[in-house]
Amino acid sequence: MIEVRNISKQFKVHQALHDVSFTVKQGSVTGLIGPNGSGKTTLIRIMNGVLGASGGQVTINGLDAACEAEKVLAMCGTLTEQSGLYENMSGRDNLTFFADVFGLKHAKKRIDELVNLFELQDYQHRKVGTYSTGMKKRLGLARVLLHRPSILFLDEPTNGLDPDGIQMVLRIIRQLNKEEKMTILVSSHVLSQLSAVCDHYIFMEKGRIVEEGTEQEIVSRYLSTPKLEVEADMPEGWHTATDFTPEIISAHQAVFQLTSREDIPLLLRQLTQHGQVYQARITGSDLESIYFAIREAHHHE
Ligand SMILES: Nc1ncnc2c1ncn2[C@@H]1O[C@H](COP(=O)(O)OP(=O)(O)OP(=O)(O)O)[C@@H](O)[C@H]1O
Repeated sequence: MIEVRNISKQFKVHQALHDVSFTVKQGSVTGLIGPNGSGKTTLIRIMNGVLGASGGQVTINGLDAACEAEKVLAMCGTLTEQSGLYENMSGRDNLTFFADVFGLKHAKKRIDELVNLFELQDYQHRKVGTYSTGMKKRLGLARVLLHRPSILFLDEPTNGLDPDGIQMVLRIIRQLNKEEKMTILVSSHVLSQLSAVCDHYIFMEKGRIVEEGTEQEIVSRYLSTPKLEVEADMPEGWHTATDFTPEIISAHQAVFQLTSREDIPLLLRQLTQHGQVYQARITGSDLESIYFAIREAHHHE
């Protein structure tokens, strides 16, 4: 479990974090979302004990991240934009080197496991300098997993990856969480990817937390006036079928601007009484739309 209490961070004249508090539950996958410069990386660096805060406290599984940095680092794996890999060594030699640094027992077996997991078998003996961005990212992830951390911090883990690479990283995040019960905090700008792996979200803006919760909690907070896109066969026409005014797109497609979530079941009942409904989709309820709603709501703070 990660507990962040009233963390602030001042870089000379610039205050990067203001009174940030939240809890990440054991075994959860939490998405850290925010625009460039909102403080995500600074927060991750403070949480894993590599950067001191100006005020407040972080505890990782009950240990103070600032006072017991070494023990905290041993429990955590952190993937940042800078992979920390040696370019003129092979991928495998990098893993062997870091396994030595961690004093890892049975290093060969663990390295083989990770090389297989990240499908690096064919490249493991090539110099990292010749790797593509995706291969470096996979090797970087393998490196931070060497010591089997129980908490994983991933800063933009899919940046620069092609669709196959993105799918692989997302699959591995899910796998580590499910099979190894790893607690994972992942920052990303690509919200659709986060929604495929996260069960909880923290939205940051200018060094502050502006929203937090599960996707459903956040969506219900911001989606007060949903829009329903319906594909249906309405033999007597759209206008007479319901008490709501549709914006008709085509004979089989219409959009209803509703005034509350409670209108949704009512509208669907009326539609199904008058015709065949093939598809109904609430628009604007995806994470991407909610992100902009949150940013708009906190724009002037
Ligand atoms: N070492 C530093 N010295 C001075 N200012 C810093 C330092 N590190 C970060 N900052 C500033 O703190 C603020 C937050 O930066 P941070 O990198 O944490 O944001 P971020 O949300 O991770 O951004 P991005 O999405 O671009 O990675 C920015 O204004 C940045 O310029």
